[in-house]
Amino acid sequence: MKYISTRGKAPALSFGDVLLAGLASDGGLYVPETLPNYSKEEIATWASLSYQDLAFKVMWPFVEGDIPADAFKTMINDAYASFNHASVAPMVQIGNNEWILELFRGPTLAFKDFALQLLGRLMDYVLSERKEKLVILGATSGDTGSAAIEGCRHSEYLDIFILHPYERVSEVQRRQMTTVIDDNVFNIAVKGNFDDCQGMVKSSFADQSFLKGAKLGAVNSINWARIMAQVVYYFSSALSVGAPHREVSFSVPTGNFGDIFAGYLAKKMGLPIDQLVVATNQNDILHRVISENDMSRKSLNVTLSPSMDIMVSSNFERLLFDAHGRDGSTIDDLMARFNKGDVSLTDQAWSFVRENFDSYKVDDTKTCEVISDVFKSTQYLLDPHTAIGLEAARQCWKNKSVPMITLATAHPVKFPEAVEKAGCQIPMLPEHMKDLFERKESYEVLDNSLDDVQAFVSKNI
Ligand SMILES: Cc1ncc(COP(=O)(O)O)c(C=O)c1O
Ligand SMILES: N[C@@H](CCOP(=O)(O)O)C(=O)O
Repeated sequence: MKYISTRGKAPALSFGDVLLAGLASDGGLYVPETLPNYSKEEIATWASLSYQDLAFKVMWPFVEGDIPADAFKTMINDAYASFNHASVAPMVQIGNNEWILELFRGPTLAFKDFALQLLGRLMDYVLSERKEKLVILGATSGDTGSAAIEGCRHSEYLDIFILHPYERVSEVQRRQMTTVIDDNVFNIAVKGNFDDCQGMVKSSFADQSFLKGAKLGAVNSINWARIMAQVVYYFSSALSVGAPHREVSFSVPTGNFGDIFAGYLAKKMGLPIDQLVVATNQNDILHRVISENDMSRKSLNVTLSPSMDIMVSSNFERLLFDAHGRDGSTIDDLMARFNKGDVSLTDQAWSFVRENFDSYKVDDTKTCEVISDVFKSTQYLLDPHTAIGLEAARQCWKNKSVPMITLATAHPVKFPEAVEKAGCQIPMLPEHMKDLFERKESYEVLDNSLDDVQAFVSKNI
């Protein structure tokens, strides 16, 4: 499998190189040159597989040639061994044909663990083969940070620096990152927002001179391996409700567009998906572009669903690449214009996006209402991101005979403010985190300055 950049100017790379490169050298994102495509008959044979065996089936074509099969199987088994449910990604039915896909059963209680538990192992494998080390620079609006730290902290090949927006993540999220006191883990609170943090990461890929010869890697979903691992649970959940013999729909709380892009890939690989619903909070650029062809940036709101407080949605570029006939120079030009100001899509590209996605925006008041109503009627406690997904599912669902699966992207214990505002009781922290509020924290607060951040990294590698 070869991978090409969405901007068409970087060299095509193998899986191992893409894994370590993170962002392409032309500023684009890597995507597979071609996708495997499976018949319904073949997908049907996967219904009885364990999550781990299914993960191998789905991901193998993407890594074949770079990672030996046995080593890959071991990595998959180890990655999901710490999840606290036997089926890894369990489904809960909360209404007629209405399902919640619980993606928060991993060590840091968010869907990020699916990819980041594997990514750390994949990086370790490739780096040990090549006898290389990597400096990881990541940006988080709350969940990627702790999942990445958890996935990389034991590595002898990785130093990891995570930027989070100062005072804009929940206290549980912050402590999950800042209480990991390991020699190779560095947390930086940037006095800015998530887009500022993500912008610094991307700029650092463009000019790596501050690293004095060390190599930079990515743990955000700009890294193709993140997306690859997230494709698996679309298959597992769909198979559990009768696919491929029937269609299924998904609603996905969306920020950086990585998770739902994985759903779009599952569809292209042959999974019969009727609807893919993009659910946003007040930071609604994706809803605006899908519903009105308005891709203008607005100032970022602080919401009760902080992990989705994102305006510059990295993975949308991967979709735009397909929407523009995979023409890298068009994307290069489009992204340059987007970085300078507002853009809208051509009619053809916009139609492509609308054929593949529905969208809905949910504000904080409605988010709390949904948490409260669902708890009263089912005793099931949603986290605010999942509540947004569920409300969008209900608003956009076209054919009620098609099962609608809402991705539960985080555990509610991470967002006590929203749970409390919804009038529900805050759940207990799980056993492995029960002393989180007593643990010692360590992090650096820096101004919203690329120079300051790069100087800190350079001093500590
Ligand atoms: C809890 C939660 N829900 C949803 C999202 C949005 O996912 P994505 O950025 O892949 O669209 C995030 C962050 O990425 C998250 O942490
Ligand atoms: N919501 C994310 C933001 C980063 O997104 P990623 O999927 O690109 O890593 C977070 O919680 O950090």
